[in-house]
Amino acid sequence: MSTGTGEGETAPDGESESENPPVRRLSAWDAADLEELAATYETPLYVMDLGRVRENCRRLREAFPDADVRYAAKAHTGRAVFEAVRQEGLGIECASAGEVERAFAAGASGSEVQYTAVNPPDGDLDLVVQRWEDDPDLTVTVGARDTVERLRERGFDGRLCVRVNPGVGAGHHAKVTTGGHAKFGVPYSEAESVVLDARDDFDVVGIHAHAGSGISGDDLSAHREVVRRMGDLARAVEEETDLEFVDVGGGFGVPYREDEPALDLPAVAEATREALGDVDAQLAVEPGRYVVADAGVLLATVNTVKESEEYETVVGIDAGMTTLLRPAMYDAYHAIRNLSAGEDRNATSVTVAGPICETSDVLCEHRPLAAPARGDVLAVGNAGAYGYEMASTYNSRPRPAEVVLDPEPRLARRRESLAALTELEQ
Ligand SMILES: Cc1ncc(COP(=O)(O)O)c(C=O)c1O
Ligand SMILES: N[C@@H](CCCC[NH3+])C(=O)O
Repeated sequence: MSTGTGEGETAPDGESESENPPVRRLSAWDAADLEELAATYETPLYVMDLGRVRENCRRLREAFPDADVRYAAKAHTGRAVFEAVRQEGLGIECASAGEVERAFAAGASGSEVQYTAVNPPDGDLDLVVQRWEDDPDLTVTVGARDTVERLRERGFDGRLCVRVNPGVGAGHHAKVTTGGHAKFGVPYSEAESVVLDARDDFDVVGIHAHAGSGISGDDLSAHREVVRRMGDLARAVEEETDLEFVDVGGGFGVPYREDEPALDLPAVAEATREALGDVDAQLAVEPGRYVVADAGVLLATVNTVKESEEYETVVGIDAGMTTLLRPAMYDAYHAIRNLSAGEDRNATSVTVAGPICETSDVLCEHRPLAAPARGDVLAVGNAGAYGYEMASTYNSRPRPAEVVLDPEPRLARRRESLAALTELEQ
């Protein structure tokens, strides 16, 4: 199956028309191929193009040739994605013991895995320490003195990285800004002492900070400041530690609107290098969204078209906030395309809403769309990152199926069954 670069391939100003352009827009997916997938596997359906995942990995490695690039697994933990990013030489950054287990299940070894603990439950630490006992190359990143203490209690004396709250945040929404909040990382003012105290009992191999998610190229000032602070910290502890890396996090944004320019990754890489300055350690980055966002689309079927004199037309579909949470949670914009509409359908301004009994179950409002009719298949763009991953079973809606293109389509995750919803009940 074509991974779709048929129509709509004209690149917006300044965008590379190379084989591996910096963004793959929804308009570039082949409508007929997607409709066929919807017919074969039914909807709602996530489609992940592994070829595009690989291209994104390559672009990252080219922009950061001497850095350690780690994939932030939380964006998409599908096994096929893990396998693709590993083949491209990326490590895997995990936010929980569950993600660590999935990384190992996908064939990763300890040297590829960074576990970033965030207020880790005991069970997470127990499991990760157990993993480390079998494979001591695994690295654990701590964001609190308590976590250091709890690791010590468990006999862990391996590779430790200290996550710092850089005091500066960035991101597409306040809810995804991680720097400057109390929750993440050791406060910058305490970071040096936490690193130096940890030296006696652990192999302190790195320092880490992550400012937030969805950094745009328009303003890199927060990113620069975070990296500059991390460079200062690295230099402050350099004499007394043997740091292998300075991890400045992920957060590289992707354009969600069809006319939004792509992030100039080489420019971000240059700004990162410049802000870091000379350090006796390798730069590390850990992007999630950038790797998988534009490799995925969500397909949904129109089941209701409600026209009225009072309100704009409401288009009801079989995917909602339980399938793709981002619009309800962050007011996030996702491009939507009516795959079934021919030239004869005029664009009309619509609200697209899901089947969930919540007012916020709306994918978009006031959106011009080729007039939808019942049975049409809609494609939602940039659904590869934090899409399936944040799906839930609220309203007893089973989670959708997922197909990967490799390049031929194959079912990667079955559609959840109604029976699965009650499986845990006693
Ligand atoms: C510690 C850490 N690393 C990496 C990421 C990945 O962020 P993104 O998907 O925006 O690249 C996140 C998410 O914000 C994070 O919390
Ligand atoms: N879930 C967020 C990204 C947050 C990443 C986790 N720190 C989003 O969809 O934009």
